[in-house]
Amino acid sequence: MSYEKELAAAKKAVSLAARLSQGVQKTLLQSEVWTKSDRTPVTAADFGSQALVSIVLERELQPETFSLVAEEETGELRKKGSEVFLEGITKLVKDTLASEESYADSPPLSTEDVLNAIDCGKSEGGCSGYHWVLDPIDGTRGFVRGEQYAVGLALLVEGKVVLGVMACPNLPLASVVCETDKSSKENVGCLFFATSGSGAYVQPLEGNSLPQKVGVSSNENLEEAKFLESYHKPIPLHSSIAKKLGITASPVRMDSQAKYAAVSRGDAEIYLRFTLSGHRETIWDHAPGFIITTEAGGVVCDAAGKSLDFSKGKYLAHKTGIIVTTKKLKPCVLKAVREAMEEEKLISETHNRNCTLSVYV
Ligand SMILES: Nc1ncnc2c1ncn2[C@@H]1O[C@H](COP(=O)(O)O)[C@@H](OP(=O)(O)O)[C@H]1O
Ligand SMILES: [Mg+2]
Ligand SMILES: [Mg+2]
Ligand SMILES: [Mg+2]
Repeated sequence: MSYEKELAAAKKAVSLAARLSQGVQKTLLQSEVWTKSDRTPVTAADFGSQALVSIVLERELQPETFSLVAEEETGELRKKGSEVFLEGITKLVKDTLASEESYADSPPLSTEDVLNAIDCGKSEGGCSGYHWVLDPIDGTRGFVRGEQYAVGLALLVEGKVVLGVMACPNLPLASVVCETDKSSKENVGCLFFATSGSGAYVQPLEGNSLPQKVGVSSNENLEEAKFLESYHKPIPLHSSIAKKLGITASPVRMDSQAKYAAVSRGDAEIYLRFTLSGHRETIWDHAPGFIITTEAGGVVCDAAGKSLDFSKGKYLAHKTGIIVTTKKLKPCVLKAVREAMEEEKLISETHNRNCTLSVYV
């Protein structure tokens, strides 16, 4: 199946959500950053983007049943005292929809409509049927700092990711790793997309340039390889793995799934994601990046080399870290991962090397 209609709707939804978020990022004040119960940040852009994508997908596809697995919830927004914040989010969604010619005659949008659109994202996903998977702002911490973030949307069919779209409004059109002037705000803004079996593509977020096919790096010389990791806490295991591989460059740290996008177009060969705590990975943090990278010729697997399983609901079922690399480098990266884990006593040497993990704290 080609998923042409779904892809067009997803690109439209994600591009509009990126437009909304760019406006918010320019004027965001620290006082407008809320903290969720898990102590992670959330902003009007996270809620607005989720409402917008939900509304656009419904309008464009008019599905009989619409299932969306998305990050944000309306609990706090429905509480007394949130009225002004909610009005602001509603205005953002309205203004962004109004900026799109094809929605010029749309019916007015109330705060309740916006809340309901966000609530559409309550689906649990699973192994049967169609489920849209959305991270309305991925890398909210980066977004708040004025740095990298992404809007990621994917479609799961019978538990498999078949389509992914990712907007990276601050990602340079050229390599993010070679970018010398990090403060440069010019020539940024990429829209990546992929459907299963048809390859991965990128186009500028603004303008009408045609999409270009992307492919992972063909470099096999690890001394020259670059590796990516999350911005927040340095993970000691990552540096042990990099050392074993003979990587000489320091890791490039950036927020969000833009890391997957960077691997998909060959900016870097490796993205490592081991966590310091028992954090459970959600499917919206990986599904768009997963299909874009695999369609670009890369691999995304756990420390045992197993591909990720998106069919088990909101969370990925894997227990160990996530490794994103090229097919050529996969065997040596996995070997280095196994050795580094054994050394740090994260894996028992007597086990059958099938990655049974002792508690990683
Ligand atoms: N302690 C933790 N360990 C690992 N991932 C975490 C985490 N706390 C939050 N996250 C997830 O990591 C995502 C950001 O990834 P990255 O570090 O690569 O930018 C967050 O997405 P959101 O920003 O959408 O909430 C969140 O889902
Ligand atoms: Mg996220
Ligand atoms: Mg998010
Ligand atoms: Mg979040």
